[in-house]
Order: sequence, then C-alpha cells, then structure tokens
Amino acid sequence: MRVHDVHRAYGRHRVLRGASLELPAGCLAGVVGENGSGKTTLLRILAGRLRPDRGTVSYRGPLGYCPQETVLNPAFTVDQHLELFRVAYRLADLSRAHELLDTLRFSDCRRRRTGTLSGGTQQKLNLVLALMHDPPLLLLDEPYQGFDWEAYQRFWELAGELRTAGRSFLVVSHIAFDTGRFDRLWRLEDGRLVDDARRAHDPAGEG
Ligand SMILES: Nc1ncnc2c1ncn2[C@@H]1O[C@H](COP(=O)(O)OP(=O)(O)OP(=O)(O)O)[C@@H](O)[C@H]1O
Repeated sequence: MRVHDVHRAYGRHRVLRGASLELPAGCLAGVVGENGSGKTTLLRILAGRLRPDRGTVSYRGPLGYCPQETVLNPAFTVDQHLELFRVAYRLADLSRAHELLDTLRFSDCRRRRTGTLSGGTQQKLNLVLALMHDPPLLLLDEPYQGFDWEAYQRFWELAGELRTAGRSFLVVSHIAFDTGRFDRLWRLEDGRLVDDARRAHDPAGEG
C-alpha cells in the first residue's frame, strides 16, 4: 500500500496535513497517536470509507477492514453474520472463518445473537469478519479493544502467522506498551506520519 500526502479536514479543523506511508508485503505496521490525532480518520480514508481532501491511496487486491465500532446486527447470530459475509465475499465455504473462531476461542457462541455477547466477544467477531476472506492487506482499528489477556495474546500469534504468510497489517493503536510488536511504527503527530525509530525489527530489510 502506498499513501501519499493525504489531507483531510472537518470544517476548519485540519486533522490530516500530508500523511504518507509505504507498507510492504509481510509487514506488521502500527500507527499510534494521541486521542483525536486522526488515526481513525486515516484508516477510514485508507479503507475507502472516507474521501481525502487531497492525496492518493493505492494498493493491490482486496483488503480487510476492522473498524473501531463493530459492524454487527444485534438480532443476528454469529453464524448468520458469517453467512452474510460469506455471500458478500463470494466464498465457497466457511472453513477459514470457523478456524478463526477456534483460534479466538469463541466457537461455542455460534448460535448466539450478537446483541447478547460481551463487548470483547463482539470485537472478536468483528475481527473474524475482516479476516475470513484472507485478504493480503488488513486495516485494523484498535482490533483488540475489550480483549482479555489470553485473547490479546492469541491476536498477536495470529498476526504473526499471517505476516509469515505474506499478509500486511496496519494496526491503529493508542496503547504505548505494544509498540515493540510492530515491524514498522508511525506516530501520527500534527496530521503527519512520523517514522518511529524505536521499531522492534524490520524483516523486510527496508529500514
Ligand atoms: N465526522 C466528524 N466531524 C467532525 N469532526 C470529526 C469527525 N470525525 C472526527 N472528527 C474530529 O477529528 C479529530 C480526529 O478524530 P479521529 O477519530 O480520527 O482521531 P483518533 O486518533 O482516531 O482518536 P481516538 O484515539 O480517540 O480514537 C478529532 O478531533 C475528532 O473530534
């Protein structure tokens, strides 16, 4: 994915003022920043949900987008959500989705209406819906919000496996302690992305 000089204002409030980044294949990248710095605005632009005022975003292939707010219908069961998304993604079956449910340990919730699930479990489903078509590029906005420690660890194990398989991630986070998990890290400051020198390692050899 290539993002070049993206600008976006809400009225007179200029949130993004020339944000740029390049995300190679097999890279687990993070964007951190203070509340209100524009992380969600940036991700919505990258996902095509919001138009930038200026700048370009380009990438190849489908992407998976996990928004901060869940996309669930409380009256539908987990299985019904999976089926809806299977049709939308034109998947032959739900084998990958069921594997992800197992990985995140909530297969026993398949017949429950999502309105009765805990916030953390709803977020797990939100994540599965973004991952089940195995897109090469994943845009995740605070994907582990509400996860307990075990689910949080499982998320990172899964991210590591997908990275090894060549998938790229852009994860928005405001949690300072997980920044060491990223291959690449940008801080969103004053509407621009600043490459963070403290990134853990760089498997793509680009840094
Ligand atoms: N639809 C909107 N209309 C007006 N202002 C908005 C809108 N959406 C976001 N903003 C403002 O833009 C700024 C950036 O918001 P954004 O949600 O992108 O930040 P964020 O970094 O994701 O914040 P957080 O960490 O709290 O989720 C904030 O000041 C917010 O109030």
